[in-house]
Amino acid sequence: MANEIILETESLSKHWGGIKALDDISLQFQDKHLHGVVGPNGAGKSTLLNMLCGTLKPTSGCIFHKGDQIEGMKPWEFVHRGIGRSFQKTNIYVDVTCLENCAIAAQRRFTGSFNLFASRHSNKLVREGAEKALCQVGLENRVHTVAAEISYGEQRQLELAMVLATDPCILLLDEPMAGMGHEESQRIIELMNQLKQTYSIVLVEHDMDAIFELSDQLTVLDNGTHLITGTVDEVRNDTRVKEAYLGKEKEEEAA
Ligand SMILES: Nc1ncnc2c1ncn2[C@@H]1O[C@H](COP(=O)(O)OP(=O)(O)OP(=O)(O)O)[C@@H](O)[C@H]1O
Repeated sequence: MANEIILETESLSKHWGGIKALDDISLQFQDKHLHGVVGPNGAGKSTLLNMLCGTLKPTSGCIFHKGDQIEGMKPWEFVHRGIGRSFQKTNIYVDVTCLENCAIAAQRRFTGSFNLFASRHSNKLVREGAEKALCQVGLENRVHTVAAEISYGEQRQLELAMVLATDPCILLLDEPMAGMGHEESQRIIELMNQLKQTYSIVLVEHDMDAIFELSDQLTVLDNGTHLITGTVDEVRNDTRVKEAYLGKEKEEEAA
C-alpha cells in the first residue's frame, strides 16, 4: 500500500551518561520508500540504526513496527519481523564462500525458535534464500568464490546480499558506499533504485550526491537532535542544515 507507515519512532532517545547520542527523535518510515539519514560525524546516525534493528535499547521512547511496539524485543525478533541491518565496516567471513556467508546470515531467520522437525526444510530454505540474495546484488558469478578473493566493492555487495538473505522487508543500511570508487558507487546506486521498489530502506550515507539522488524522504540529524525531515529540495534549501554542515567545516578548518 502506498504511503503506509511501516516503522516509526516516538520521542526516541539514547543517552550515554551525559552524552545525548540521540534525543527525542520522532520519525516515520514509509513502505517501499528510501529514507535517507544524514548528518555530521557524531550526529547519532549509527545509534539510530542500532536502535531500529534492536541491538541497542533506547534510554526512553518507543519504536513501532506496523503498529506493534517493539523496542523491548530481542534482536532476533526484529530479524523475524523482517528488519535487516548492514554495518559500516565490512562484516563478512573472508575464509568461506559468498554462498556460505549468505547462508550464515539466512540462518538468523531460524534462530530463537527451535524446531527439531523443521531442520531439513529450513536448510533448503537457507540455501535458496542465499542464492537468491546473491543474484539480487549481481554476484551470481561469485556464488562459490571465497570472500577473500573478491574485490572490496564486491565485498560491500556481499554485505548487502547477507542482509537480503535474512528475508527482510526493511533494510537498514549503514554507509554501503563507504570506501568505494565512482564506478562501484554507481553500481550500488542502481541496485538501491531497484531495491526500493520492493523494500523499505533506511540509508545512512556520507556520499551526498548519492543520497540526494536516491532519497524519497531525507532526515538530517545534528548532535543527537532532529533538524528536519523533508524532500531532498526542502532539505537542501533549509538554512539550519546549511549551518550544521558549514559550521562543522569551519570547526575542522580551525583545528
Ligand atoms: N557506546 C558508546 N558509548 C558512549 N558514547 C557513544 C557510544 N556510541 C556512540 N556514542 C556517542 O554518541 C554520539 C553519536 O554517535 P554515532 O556513532 O551514532 O554518530 P554517527 O552520526 O553515526 O557518526 P559517524 O558519521 O561518525 O559514523 C557520538 O558523540 C558518539 O561518541
